[in-house]
Amino acid sequence: MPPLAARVHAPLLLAPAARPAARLRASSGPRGGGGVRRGALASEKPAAVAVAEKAGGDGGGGEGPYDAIVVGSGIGGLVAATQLAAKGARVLVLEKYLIPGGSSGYYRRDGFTFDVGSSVMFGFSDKGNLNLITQALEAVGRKMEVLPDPSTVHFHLPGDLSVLVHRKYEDFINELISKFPHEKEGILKFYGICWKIFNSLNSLELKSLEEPLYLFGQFFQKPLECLTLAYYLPQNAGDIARKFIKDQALLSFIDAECFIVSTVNALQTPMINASMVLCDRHFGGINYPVGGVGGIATSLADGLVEKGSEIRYKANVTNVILENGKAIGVRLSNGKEFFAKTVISNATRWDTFGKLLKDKELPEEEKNFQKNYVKAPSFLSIHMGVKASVLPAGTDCHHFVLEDDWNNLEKPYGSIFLSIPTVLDPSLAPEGHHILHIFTTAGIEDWEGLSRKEYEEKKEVVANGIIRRLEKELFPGLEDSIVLKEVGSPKTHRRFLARNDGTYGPMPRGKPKGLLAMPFNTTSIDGLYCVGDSCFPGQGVIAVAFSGIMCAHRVAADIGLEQKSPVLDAGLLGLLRWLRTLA
Ligand SMILES: NC(=O)c1ccc[n+]([C@@H]2O[C@H](COP(=O)([O-])OP(=O)(O)OC[C@H]3O[C@@H](n4cnc5c(N)ncnc54)[C@H](O)[C@@H]3O)[C@@H](O)[C@H]2O)c1
Ligand SMILES: CC(C)=CCC/C(C)=C/C=C\C(C)=C\C=C\C(C)=C\C=C\C=C(C)\C=C\C=C(C)\C=C\C=C(/C)CCC=C(C)C
Repeated sequence: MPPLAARVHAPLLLAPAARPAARLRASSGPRGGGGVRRGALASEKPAAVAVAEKAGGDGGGGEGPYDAIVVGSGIGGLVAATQLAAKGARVLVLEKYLIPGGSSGYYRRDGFTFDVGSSVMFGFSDKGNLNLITQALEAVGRKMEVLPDPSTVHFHLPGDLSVLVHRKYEDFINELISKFPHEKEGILKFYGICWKIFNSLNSLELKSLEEPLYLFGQFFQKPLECLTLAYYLPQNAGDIARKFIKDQALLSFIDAECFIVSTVNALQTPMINASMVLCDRHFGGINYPVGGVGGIATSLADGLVEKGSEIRYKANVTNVILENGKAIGVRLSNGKEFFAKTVISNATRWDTFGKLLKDKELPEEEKNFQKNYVKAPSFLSIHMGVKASVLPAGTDCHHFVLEDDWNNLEKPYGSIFLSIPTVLDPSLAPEGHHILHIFTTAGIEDWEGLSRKEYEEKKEVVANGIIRRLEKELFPGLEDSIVLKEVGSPKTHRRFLARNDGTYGPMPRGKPKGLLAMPFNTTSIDGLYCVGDSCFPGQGVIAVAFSGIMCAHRVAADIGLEQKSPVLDAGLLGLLRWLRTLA
């Protein structure tokens, strides 16, 4: 392999417009290694790609009726679609972009395969009930090879506090206790409660919490576990930590643990979500899919098509069509209409109600959601190819860096998240090179109103500042080792991920009552459902996979593919709606 010329790219992040045909001919995953159907020939053309080629994007004329139309092919949308297809439904997924995955997509440059979003994969193990990514793939006959990560993240924190979250719980907890020996009891109690919640979650068969026959069945079979979850549902991790822990630096460490889960501190992070992440990393472990995260979405899309459903790319949905107040279909930007019994939106709730239903007054339920949640900031993302020699032997895959001041944790550009997926899967980069994916929170308002030149200059200045911080903290010589660099701003993410203001996800406006205010999948519009990270339980790939599973179950019951009881439905949905108003 000839050496790569050192150069800095223009704002190409996520922008494959110059090479759409190559994109559509992509193999069954970023490297063709991921998403191979059991027993499939490696040379077979992935079915989802074939449909995309046939469809050629938006066409003309109305089509349908489908059982469900899914707007968007993020992991939330794809899991909802594949679960429904596996239950026998005829589903159409309409995706604005050229490939599936949204924030969990991928792109290639000069021999590097980059994950668009996070590379930290929960829910990808072969055990328990919470391996939702594994289960979602299995539902459509797919299995991906994964590489176990020996750790989740290496924290580099103020006061020279360094904590490595080992895969083995005992190793992690002993390391943490060694840093805070005077808080041994508090540490064991806090993480012990996390395990109590995790074990309760892991004992349930996870389906729609909006479906009473299932929910009451679970309460009957596992009453203690369900009551445990109901008890912690309105609570936050920071309050529970404060019951047992006094040391301010340790509480700040728990803030950092929660920030990774929710982009907010522990006092604002629902205890159920914190427990899920703080324990699954040890129970199932963090596992990286061979060939890159993008293989999950392409595998799901292929599985969907093989089940007889469809996915169309370059299909920009601009309207949800209502008839007598019921969602009956969607309209694309080219005027083409599609009809279905149900419509599922994987766009954020802000986009769904603010854009796809812009002519309709915002329903009370959504006003309540927007009262409780704001759009989290977007992020600045730097994808780099570097010479392998810059990384010391044994470098961990994921790092979280906050150098001097805990007050900067939640500030824009304050904390730096770094993934080096090539530590686990060297096939993602040309020989002798590594990938560094760096991101940090950033608001869109910082990037508006600039001329093209000012915008490009600002990206360089901000990105170089972040790189210098990493050079100082972790990797001397980093700047000189760069062979490829692409910087994405909040505007890039707004444009290519179709997320309102490029938001990372919903963030509680104040101190939430745990997950109580989080809306599930049904909406106040008959026939319209939401899925993705602005639904229960929120941000995170495994979280949106759960939202997809829940959504598919509720929709399947509503279109007659699963059992339902209209009387119990009315009661439970009314109760949940009322509970949300208490938050
Ligand atoms: N850097 C990161 O790690 C990062 C960044 C952002 C989000 N995330 C995570 O990604 C996950 C989000 O998953 P998700 O399933 O909610 O959604 P998503 O944002 O990943 O995917 C939504 C998809 O819907 C498509 N879409 C939106 N509006 C559309 C329209 N009008 N017509 C057609 N298609 C449309 C988008 O193009 C996108 O592919 C969460 O886990 C979130 O926390 C991670
Ligand atoms: C229905 C009622 C009222 C009562 C019934 C009681 C009952 C039975 C309740 C059941 C509840 C259940 C089943 C809840 C399930 C919850 C689950 C599955 C939650 C899962 C949460 C997962 C999360 C939050 C995952 C987050 C992962 C992330 C964000 C991963 C990594 C991200 C990064 C590393 C990027 C970080 C980026 C920056 C910039 C810091």
